[in-house]
Amino acid sequence: MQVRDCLISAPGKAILHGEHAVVHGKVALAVSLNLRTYLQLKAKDDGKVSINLPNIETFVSWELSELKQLIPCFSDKKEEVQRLDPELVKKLREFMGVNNGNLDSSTTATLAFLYIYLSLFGSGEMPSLTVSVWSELPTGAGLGSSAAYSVCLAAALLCVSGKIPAPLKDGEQTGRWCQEDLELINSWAFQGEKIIHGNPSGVDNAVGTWGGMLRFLAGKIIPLSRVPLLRILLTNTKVPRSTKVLVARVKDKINKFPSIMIPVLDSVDAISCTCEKVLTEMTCEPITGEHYNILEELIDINQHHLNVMGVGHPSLDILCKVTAARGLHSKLTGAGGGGCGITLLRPETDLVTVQGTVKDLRDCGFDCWETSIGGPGVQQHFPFSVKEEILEVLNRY
Ligand SMILES: Nc1ncnc2c1ncn2[C@@H]1O[C@H](COP(=O)(O)OP(=O)(O)OP(=O)(O)O)[C@@H](O)[C@H]1O
Ligand SMILES: C[C@@](O)(CCO)CC(=O)[O-]
Ligand SMILES: [Mg+2]
Repeated sequence: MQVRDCLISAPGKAILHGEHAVVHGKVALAVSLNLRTYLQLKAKDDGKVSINLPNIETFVSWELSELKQLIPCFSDKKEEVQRLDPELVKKLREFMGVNNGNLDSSTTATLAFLYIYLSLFGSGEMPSLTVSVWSELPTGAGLGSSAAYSVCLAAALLCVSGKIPAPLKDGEQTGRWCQEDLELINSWAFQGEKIIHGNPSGVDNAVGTWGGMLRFLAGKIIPLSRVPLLRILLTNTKVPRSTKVLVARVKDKINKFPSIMIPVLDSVDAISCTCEKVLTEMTCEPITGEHYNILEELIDINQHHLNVMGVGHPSLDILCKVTAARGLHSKLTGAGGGGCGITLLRPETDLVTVQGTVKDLRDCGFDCWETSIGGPGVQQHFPFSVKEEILEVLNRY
């Protein structure tokens, strides 16, 4: 098999409204960030398959002959995207010598790689290659690092398998795939997310694939083409958490108190819809202070709902309190339980206020920065169009 090297990236995301509720069929509004995950795939002729994941200190190499033992499990899969096969995941766990309860970063990231690699190549020729991944996103902090990783894996391995073309044209810096190819990337990335998350809604991999701002409801993705420019402060409380654990916690709560929790999910759905309506109005009529007042109130209400769902954290309470002292409104983003929060900045929020808030939050031990949103979805890069420090990390392996 002729393997061509490729360099691919996908963005992280922030959820404006609808995290957790989206897992239960409610609307979410999400937007891509200007922080990306980069994956370099290199052809090899040493009969090995290797992954280098320096963000999570994971470096693994297998002989092709070892991986071939797994072929009988994968060869009847016909390389189709389908429901994640729990039997195959179990076989992979046995192969890796890990037990079912093991949720560590390294195990889940390795499983996601092996599942996609073996599903795509298990019934034909298995290529020798090395995949190296480096991300600008904090890992496991609510900004969609797992989805950006899964989207990059899916795009790179689909390219090698020949199921989608390499879109980069001579002389271009970046290349994007057509809609049909993006859909295929998204569905394989969703399998990766299932391995990492357990029960993902698919919103994170959709943002990683298409970029921009989108409305997500029960697997249906509607890109919002006209959105106002929003200024957002991102804060990473640095409290580690696992999306898988938090999603399971919310599910348990819904099962235990359905009549209490279902109205909360419905209310979050209404918040997402109201937010979308306000954002649309802001693009077709003059933006007023009232638009921002409503966006701020929606943030406050949703943050309370997320606390009710049991995914708050004292560090997120501190974030809300510190920003409220400066007249700003915040909520957690992503799975919660620590991780990241977003703070809406108004157009008139001046530099002194922003700098003061950032300092207050850094004094709490948090990372904090103003971010730009709406970056492009998954893309292939001409190597020298990528920042030197990223190439330097990827080229170490
Ligand atoms: N750069 C990376 N390299 C390898 N694996 C990664 C990388 N980034 C994320 N992962 C995998 O994703 C896991 C983190 O996923 P998790 O869903 O818990 O957090 P997140 O995606 O950052 O947050 P959220 O889902 O709330 O947006 C890691 O434990 C690891 O398995
Ligand atoms: C918590 C959650 O709603 C968002 C995680 O970014 C999980 C999901 O939608 O898969
Ligand atoms: Mg995730």
